[in-house]
Amino acid sequence: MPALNKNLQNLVNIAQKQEKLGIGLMSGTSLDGLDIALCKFSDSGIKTEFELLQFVTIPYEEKFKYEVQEVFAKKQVSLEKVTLLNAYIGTFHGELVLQALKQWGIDPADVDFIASHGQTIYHAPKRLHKQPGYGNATLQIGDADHLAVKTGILTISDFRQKHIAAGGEGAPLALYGDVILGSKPGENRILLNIGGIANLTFLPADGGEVVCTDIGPGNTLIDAACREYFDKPFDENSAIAKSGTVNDVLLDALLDHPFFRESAPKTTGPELFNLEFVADAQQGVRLFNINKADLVATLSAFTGRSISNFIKANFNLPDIKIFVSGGGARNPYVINYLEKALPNATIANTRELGIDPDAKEAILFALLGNEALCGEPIKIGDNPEVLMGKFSFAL
Ligand SMILES: Nc1ncnc2c1ncn2[C@@H]1O[C@H](COP(=O)(O)OP(=O)(O)OP(=O)(O)O)[C@@H](O)[C@H]1O
Ligand SMILES: CC(=O)N[C@H]1[C@@H]2OC[C@@H](O2)[C@@H](O)[C@@H]1O[C@H](C)C(=O)O
Repeated sequence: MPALNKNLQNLVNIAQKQEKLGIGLMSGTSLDGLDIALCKFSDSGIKTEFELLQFVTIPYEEKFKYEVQEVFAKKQVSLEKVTLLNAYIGTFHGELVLQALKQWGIDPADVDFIASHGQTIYHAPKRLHKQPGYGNATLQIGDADHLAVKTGILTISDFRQKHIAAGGEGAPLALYGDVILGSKPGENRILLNIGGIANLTFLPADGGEVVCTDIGPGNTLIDAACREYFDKPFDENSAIAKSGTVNDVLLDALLDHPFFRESAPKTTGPELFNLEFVADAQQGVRLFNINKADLVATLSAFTGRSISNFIKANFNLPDIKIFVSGGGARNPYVINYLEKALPNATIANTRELGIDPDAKEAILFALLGNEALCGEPIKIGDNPEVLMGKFSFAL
């Protein structure tokens, strides 16, 4: 029998290790920075044991954000720019990983794998693009060969394509991590992530049907309005929202979009929820001028209301526990809104489950990387039963 080449032999050796050291990378729709989670795993699937050893978000510089925004969630962009960024982001993320490892005093040679989400630049489920003959599609850039060569570490990437190939919309992949890390028999739980887009996983007490879906905007509209009208990246501690008043007419118009009437699971992105969407809603109710602080208050209430409406309509249980993660967990306006609108629910953050709320999505990708190496496809309702991710070698 011919010997396996060095890369494949190395892959087999890593997959068979009892304990693996993996790095999860997430760069989300908020474009605030790269989340880097160093995790230790043993076993896989529902038996996974994991420990978060280190976590850091390395903020992006304005110039880089601006470059990504040029090609982000837009129907028409420069293909040259996309091509350049695809290679650039791969190498850049590799440099940020090396920087984090240096800071933590860890030798890259001791890390078994990197699991990289990449940067989503366009999410196009069929429900959104509606083009005959085309199915669900999504695009994440930041090529993993560049990451692997830069760091010398086996890199697993592009997780969303297999999900689509197997019938999904490419998101939310949180499902797999939430079931593995968040289920507790006897407890009705919701793991709610408020990132650029808000999504949740409902984990029923009786082991019944798990639901995982995007809900609507998380921080994306609030951030966009802060950038556009206040020259700020986000509404720190809800200072602007708290100084404004919610415009109920606009709020109702925003909530009137058909996306909110579609049944779950469903996915979305800033391709739909952007300032043009807000302007269209304003037009619809002939509200041509709105005080900008009132706008931020209304958009914050929109996030709170769309989440609470969804939870009330689908899981109106007396004893539900909601564990929040993502940057939105630090937005007091949105969290207070949820507390008032969902008086029957207990609202905490995922720290109570031993999961750092800022690190949750990076941990998810590390976990999916571990599954790609040594897991088995997991059956969760009608969701795609697949192992996701592609392998990139350093040599
Ligand atoms: N102190 C704070 N006050 C208000 N909002 C905050 C605060 N800290 C963070 N945020 C919000 O959280 C956002 C970052 O969230 P997060 O890092 O979860 O986004 P992401 O990873 O890009 O999201 P996604 O899940 O869509 O990929 C910021 O842009 C901001 O809107
Ligand atoms: C296409 C894409 O990048 N989607 C993200 C985005 O950010 C939140 C929400 O929209 C979610 O569907 C998804 O990310 C998380 C990590 C997920 O797949 O679970």
